[in-house]
Amino acid sequence: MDPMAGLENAPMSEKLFAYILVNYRWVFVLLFLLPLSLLYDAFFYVRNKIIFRLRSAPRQHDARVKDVQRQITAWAASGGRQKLCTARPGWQNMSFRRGKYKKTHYNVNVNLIDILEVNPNSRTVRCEPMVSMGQLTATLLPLGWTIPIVPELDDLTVGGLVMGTGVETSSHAHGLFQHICESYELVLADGSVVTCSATENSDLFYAVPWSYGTLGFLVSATIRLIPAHSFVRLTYIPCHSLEELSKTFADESAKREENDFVEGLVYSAESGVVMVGKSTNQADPDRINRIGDYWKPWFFKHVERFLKTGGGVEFIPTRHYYHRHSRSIFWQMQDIVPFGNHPIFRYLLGWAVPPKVSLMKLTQGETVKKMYETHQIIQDMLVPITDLAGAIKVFHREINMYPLWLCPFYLPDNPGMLRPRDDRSQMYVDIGAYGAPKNPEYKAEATTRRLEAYVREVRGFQMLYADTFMTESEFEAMFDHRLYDRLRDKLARTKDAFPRVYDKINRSARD
Ligand SMILES: Cc1cc2nc3c(=O)[nH]c(=O)nc-3n(C[C@H](O)[C@H](O)[C@H](O)COP(=O)(O)OP(=O)(O)OC[C@H]3O[C@@H](n4cnc5c(N)ncnc54)[C@H](O)[C@@H]3O)c2cc1C
Ligand SMILES: NC(=O)C1=CN([C@@H]2O[C@H](COP(=O)(O)OP(=O)(O)OC[C@H]3O[C@@H](n4cnc5c(N)ncnc54)[C@H](OP(=O)(O)O)[C@@H]3O)[C@@H](O)[C@H]2O)C=CC1
Ligand SMILES: CC(C)=CCC[C@@H](C)[C@H]1CC[C@H]2C3=C(CC[C@]12C)[C@@]1(C)CC[C@H](O)C[C@@H]1CC3
Repeated sequence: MDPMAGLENAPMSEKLFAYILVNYRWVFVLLFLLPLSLLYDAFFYVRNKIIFRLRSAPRQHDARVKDVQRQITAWAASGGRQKLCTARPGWQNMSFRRGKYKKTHYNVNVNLIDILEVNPNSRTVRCEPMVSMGQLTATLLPLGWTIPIVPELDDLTVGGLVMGTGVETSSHAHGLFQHICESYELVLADGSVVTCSATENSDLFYAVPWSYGTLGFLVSATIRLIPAHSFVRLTYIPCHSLEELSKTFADESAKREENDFVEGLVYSAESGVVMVGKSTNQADPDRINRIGDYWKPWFFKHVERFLKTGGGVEFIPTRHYYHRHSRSIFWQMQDIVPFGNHPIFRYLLGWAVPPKVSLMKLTQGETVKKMYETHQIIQDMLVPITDLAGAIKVFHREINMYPLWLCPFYLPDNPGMLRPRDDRSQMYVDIGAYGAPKNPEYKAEATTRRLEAYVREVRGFQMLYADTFMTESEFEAMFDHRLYDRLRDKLARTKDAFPRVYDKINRSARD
C-alpha cells in the first residue's frame, strides 16, 4: 500500500505521520483505541442503564411516535424545503461511509430504543427501530426465544436492517431480515401513522425493505420468534476444488428444513470449508468448543485448519455461534492488529478486542480512510446460487482476496425492490469480500464497477451499506423500482419529503 499517494508535496512530518498511521495502526489501536473502546463501552453501559431507567418506557411508545409526528409537522410548517432523514449520526452506522445528506437534510430524531413486547402466543417480538441486535438477543435468549435471523454485528439496528437488509447463515431457511418481519409501523411524510403487513397496506409493506428511509420513518417492527437452543452442532466439510465447494454449498443450502445454518469460507480459488449447523439442547461434552472465549483463535483461522485435518463436528454454545466473527470483525482485525491472533496477544489482551467499529470510523482520520478507499474492498454481492462457481472465478480474477464469506439466502418471489431472477423464488448467495485485494491491478472504482456489472448480468444485487459506483440507470436495472415509485407517487408529500434511494446511497452522496 502507498500511504504517500497524494502527499507528494506535504511536509516530511506529515508524510512520516501518514506512514506510521497506515503501517503501524496497531500502535494507535492498542494504546488509544482499545482503552477508548473499553471506556466507551463502560460509559455506554452505564449511560444505557440510566437511560433505560429514566427513558425506557414501552408504554410511552405512542407519545414518542407523536413526537416524530410533531417534528414532521414542524418541518412542514417551516416550508418543508429540505428533504428529511433520521438524526442518527453518520459515524454510528454500520458502513464505511457517512451520508453527506445528514448535514443538508432536515434531521428527524427517531430515537426509539425499546423492545415493546415479547409475545410467546403469537411468537412475535415488537421492537422500536433503535433496538440493536445485541440488545435484542440479550433480552430474548434468557426467555428461551430468538429471532430466526441474527445478523452478526451487535450494533446493527432493527431500523437499519428493515430499511436496508440483513442476512445471516439461517437465511437459506428464513430469507432476509425483511422476510422475518410481520409488520411495520411508520410515520409518513404527511404526518400520519400507518401499519402495514402482508395483508394490510401490503404495497407499502413490500416497498419498505431496501427503501433506506425514503418512504417514511419506521417507529416499530413486529418480528417473528423461534425457540432458542443452547448449542449449534456444527459440521465442518473441507472442499478441495471449486466444483466440490460450490456443489456442497448449494446442496446443503437446499436442505432448508434439515439444516438450521449454512455458511462457507473460501480460502483460495480451489479450496474452502462449508459449515452446516443444527440447533440442539444436547451436546457431546467432549466436543464442546466455546469459540467465543477471548483466548480462542479467531474463528476463520480455526475453520481453515479443517482443510488440513479433514472434517469435524463441534458443539458451539449458541451465543458464541452468533458472535463467531465478531472478535475478528470477520477478518478485518488482521489488517488492524496483525498479531491479534497470536496466543500471547489473545491471552493478554484478547478480552479487550475488538475495538468498536463506530469508534474506528470516528477516529480513522483522512489518511487511514484514504488507505481503505484505495487498498481495501468492503463489499457484499448477492448472486443466484447457481452462479456461485462463476462468481468466485470473477472475484478471483478481479480481487484475488481470501477469505470470502459465503452466506446462502432464500429469495421469495415477493413484490418490491428485490425481484428474483426469472420472477421465481430461489436460493441466492451473499459473497462477502472484506480486506486488501492481492490483484495489483485493483482500482477501487474500476474494479467495483466491473463486479457490479457482473452482478447485474446474473440478476444479482449489491448490498448498499457498501460503496456503489453504479450510475442511476444501472442502479435501476439492478433494483426493481416499479412498486417503490408507485408508492412515492401515491403517498402524500413523499416525493417532496424524501430523496430517492439512489440519492442517499450513491458514492457521491457519501463521505
Ligand atoms: C440502543 C440500546 C438499547 C438498549 N436497551 C436495553 C434495554 O431495554 N434493557 C436492558 O437491560 N439493556 C438495554 N441496553 C443495554 C444492552 O442490552 C447491553 O449491552 C446488554 O444488556 C449487555 O449485556 P451484558 O452486560 O450481559 O453483556 P454481555 O452478556 O457480556 O454481552 C456482550 C454483548 O453481547 C450481546 N449479547 C448478549 N447475548 C447475546 C446473544 N445471545 N446474541 C447476540 N448478542 C448477545 C450484548 O448485547 C452485548 O453487546 C441497550 C443498549 C443499547 C445500545
Ligand atoms: N449481517 C448483515 O446483514 C449486515 C448488514 N449491514 C448493513 O448495515 C445497515 C444497517 O446498519 P445500521 O447501522 O443499523 O443502520 P443505518 O443507520 O446504516 O441505516 C440504514 C438506512 O436505514 C435508514 N433508517 C434507519 N432507521 C430508520 C428509521 N427508523 N426510519 C427510517 N429510516 C431508517 C437510514 O436512514 P438515514 O440515512 O436517514 O439515517 C439509512 O438509510 C444495513 O444497510 C445493512 O444492510 C452491515 C453489516 C452486516
Ligand atoms: C456480514 C455482512 C453482510 C457484512 C459485514 C460487513 C462488515 C465486515 C463491514 C461493515 C462496516 C465495515 C467497517 C470496517 C470493517 C468492516 C465492516 C465492519 C472498519 C472498522 C474498518 C476499519 C476502518 O478504519 C473503519 C471501518 C468502519 C466500517
